[in-house]
Amino acid sequence: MAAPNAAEHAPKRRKTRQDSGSVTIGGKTISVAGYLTSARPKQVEANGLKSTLQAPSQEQPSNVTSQPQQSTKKPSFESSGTNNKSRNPRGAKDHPLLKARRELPIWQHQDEIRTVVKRLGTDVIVIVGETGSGKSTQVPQFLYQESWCKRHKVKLPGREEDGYVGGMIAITQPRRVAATTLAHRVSTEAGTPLGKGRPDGLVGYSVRFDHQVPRGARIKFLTEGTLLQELLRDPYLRQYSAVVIDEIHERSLDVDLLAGFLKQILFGDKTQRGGVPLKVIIMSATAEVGVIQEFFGNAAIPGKEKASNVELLRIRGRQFPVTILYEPRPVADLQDALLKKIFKIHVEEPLPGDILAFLNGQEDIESAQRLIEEYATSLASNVPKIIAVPLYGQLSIEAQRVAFLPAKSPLTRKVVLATNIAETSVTVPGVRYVVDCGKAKVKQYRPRLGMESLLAKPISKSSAVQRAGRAGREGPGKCFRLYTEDAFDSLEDSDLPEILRNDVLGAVLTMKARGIQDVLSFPLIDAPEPAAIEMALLHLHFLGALADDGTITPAGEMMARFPLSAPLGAVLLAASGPEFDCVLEVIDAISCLTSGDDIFMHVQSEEAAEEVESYRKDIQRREGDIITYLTTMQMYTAENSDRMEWCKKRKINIRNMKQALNIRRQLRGMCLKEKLLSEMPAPDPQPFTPLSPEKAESVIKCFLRGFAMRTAMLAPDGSFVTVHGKHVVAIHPSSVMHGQKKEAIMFLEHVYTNKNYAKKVSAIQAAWIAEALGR
Ligand SMILES: Nc1ncnc2c1ncn2[C@@H]1O[C@H](COP(=O)(O)OP(=O)(O)OP(=O)(O)O)[C@@H](O)[C@H]1O
Repeated sequence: MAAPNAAEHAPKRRKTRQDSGSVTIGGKTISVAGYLTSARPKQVEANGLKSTLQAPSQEQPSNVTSQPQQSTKKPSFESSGTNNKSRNPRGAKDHPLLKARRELPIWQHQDEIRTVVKRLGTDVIVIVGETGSGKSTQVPQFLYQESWCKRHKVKLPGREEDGYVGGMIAITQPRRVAATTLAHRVSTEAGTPLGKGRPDGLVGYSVRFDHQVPRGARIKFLTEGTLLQELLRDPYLRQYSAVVIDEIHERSLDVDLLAGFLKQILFGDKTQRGGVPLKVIIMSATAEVGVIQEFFGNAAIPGKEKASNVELLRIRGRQFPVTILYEPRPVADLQDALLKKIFKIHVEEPLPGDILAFLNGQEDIESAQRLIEEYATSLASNVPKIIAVPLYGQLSIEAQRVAFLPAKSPLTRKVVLATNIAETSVTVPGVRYVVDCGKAKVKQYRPRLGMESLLAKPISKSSAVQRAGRAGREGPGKCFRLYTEDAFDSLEDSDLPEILRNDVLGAVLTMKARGIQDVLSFPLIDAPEPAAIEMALLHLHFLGALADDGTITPAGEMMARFPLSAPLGAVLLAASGPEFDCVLEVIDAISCLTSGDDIFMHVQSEEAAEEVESYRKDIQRREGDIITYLTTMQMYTAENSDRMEWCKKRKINIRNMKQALNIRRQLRGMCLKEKLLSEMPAPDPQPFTPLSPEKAESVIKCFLRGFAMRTAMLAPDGSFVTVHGKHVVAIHPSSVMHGQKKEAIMFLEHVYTNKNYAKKVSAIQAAWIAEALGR
C-alpha cells in the first residue's frame, strides 16, 4: 500500500494528509503525487509469508546496469601453470557458506593468487577486483595454509635464542565496523565462528579498545591504526607472514603511514625477520593502481637502489548486477528527496530488500530517522513495516552492530541510515537498494589557522562506485543516485588523501616513536605541506613529546603507546605527576569523551528537554563539560540498583556508557603497566562523593596541558576569541556552558559547520592559560 493511503491511518497530531499527493511529516511537506498512478498491487513472498505491495515502477530514468561478468576470464597476469582446482580451506569443509563462496568471482582465481604471492622475489601484489568480488573475505582464506605462511623458527640479530617469524596474516580495514564485521563473517566461513566461550579459532580482530583474537588465529582483521600501534612494539611485524592492505583507495592518513613503514621493511634489513619475507598485498576496487605501483616499485630510500617487485592482478566480474538510476534533474532539497526515495522504494519494491542510504552526517541521520519513524506509525497494519537504523562512526561498536542484524520480521523493511563509514568493505546483510545523496562531510584542517572545518562536499566517483557496490551483494540490486548523470560525470575521480587535508600531529608522533628522525624524508605516497609537518613538530614539542633537538622524549614514547590522541596522552601524563595527582579522575573523563557518540542523547522537544534537565541536575557541573562527564562516570559506577533506569531518566546512552566503562578498565590497566598508577583502585560500586572544587581545578589544569592551544578569552562584546589565531568561536548548544559568559574557556573540539563552534567546553581562568603555555 502506498504512503498517501497509509497516511489516512496516521494519528492526526503527527502526520497530516494535505491532498491526494502530499503528506506532512515532522513539519515537512513531502509530495508523493504520482507514486500510485502506475503502481499495481502485487503479491510478493517473503520467507513464505505473503504481503501486498505496489509493483515496481516502470520509470527508469537514465539507467546504467553494471552487468555481472561471468568470471571465466583469467586474471591479467600469466599464471605459471597452476591448475584451477578449487581448494577447500581447512575447517570450512562442507560448511553451508561454502556454496556462496564458490560463486564469488574471485574463487576461481585462488590458485593464480596463491602462485603469484608465493613467487620468490615478489614483494608486493596489487589485487584490483570489483566491489563484492570477494577480495576481503576470500584472499586471506586462500593464503593462510600456504607453506610460506607458516611460523618459522629463525636466528634473529642480537638474540642468543631462536625466535619466531610469521604464521599470521594481517588484513587492515579503514574502519572498525568493517574489521569487526568481516572478522565475524570470515570466522563463520572458516568454520570457527568468533564468540564468547570459544577460545580457539582461525580468525580474529583487533580494533581500538576491542580485541578478539582466539588461540591459534591465523587471520587477523585490524584497523590501520591498530596495526600502526603494533608496529611500535614489533617494528618488523615478526608475527606476520603477510600484510593485506584492503581498500587502499580511501587513503586515510594511517594507511599512508602504514605504506611507508611497509616499504621500509621491504627495503630494510632482511635479517631482522630472520630472512623470512613479508608479503604485502594491496587491494581495492577503485584504487589508482599506477600510484601504488610507482610508490612500491621505486626504492626512493637513501642507499637502496633496488626497486621492489610489484605484480598486478585484476579480478574481473561481480556476482550480481547493480542498476544505477540517476535523477533526471538536480534536486532542490536533498533530505526531502532522500525521504521520498526511501518511501517510494518501500511502496514499490518487493520484499525482502533492505535499504542502505548514505547521508551527510549524524544530524541528517537523526532527523531522517525521526521522519521515517513518524512515517512508519502511519502505515496501515496490512502494509509491511519499515524501521530505520543509524550507522555512523561515533556510535559505539555495539550500537553499530544493530545495523547488521536482520529486521525482526520478514515483513519489515530495514532502512540503514549511514555516513560513508558503510561505503567500503562493508556488507550489510539484506540490502538490495542503495540511496546515495552524493555528499559527505569532510574534515579539513587548516594548519595556518590551527582550525578544522567539517563541511558537506560532493563525493568522488570512486566513492559513488563503492556506495553502489553495497547493493548487489546477495542478489541483484539498485542504486538510486540523488543527482544527475552529468553531476556524476563532473565528480573528481578520487578524494584528496587525508594526509593532505588533515592534522598530521598523530602521524608525526608515530614516525618519531618509530625512530624516524627526519620525518620530511619518510617515504609517503603523497607528502603533506612542510608547514603542516612543522606545525605538528611544534605542537608535539609543546606537549612534551619532543625534546629541543627534535628527538622523542620518554613521555612522547608513552603518548604514542596509548590508544589516544597525543593531547589526551599529554593530559594523562600530567595527571600522574605529584602536582595534580588525579589519574583516576582524568581516566573517568577521558573514557566518557572517547566512548564514541556523545553519552548525552539529544532531546528534541522543549518539554522533554526541560524534564531531562531536571534529572541531569545532579551530574551537570558549573566547571563545564569535562567535570560533567567525570561526575557522570562516578555517579554511574556508584549506582548499584538499576543503572539502566539511571541512564534512561537522564537520557544517557547506556551502550556508550558501557563502552566508556570498558575503556576506563583498559586505560586503568595501561596506566598500571606504564606506572602512571601504583595500584588498581577498589572495584565498583564505590560510594559517590562529589569532586571537590580543588580537584576539579586540578583535572581542568591537566587538560590544559594538552589543550592550551584550544582556549578563548571573553571579548568586551561578549563573544569568545581564540588565544591561538584570534578567531571568534561560539559555545556549541550541546555544551553545559552554552549561553554562559566566563573570563576564558578551554574547548576540546573546534569545528566549523555553519558557524565556528567550540565543543566540550570548560570554564578556566586567563592566568591558567599563561601558566600552561609558559611551562
Ligand atoms: N557480513 C556478511 N554477511 C553476509 N554476507 C557477506 C558478509 N560479508 C561478505 N559477505 C558476502 O561475501 C561477498 C564478498 O564480500 P567481500 O567483502 O569479500 O567482497 P570485496 O570484493 O572485498 O568487496 P568490497 O570491495 O566491496 O569490499 C559479499 O558480496 C556478500 O555476498
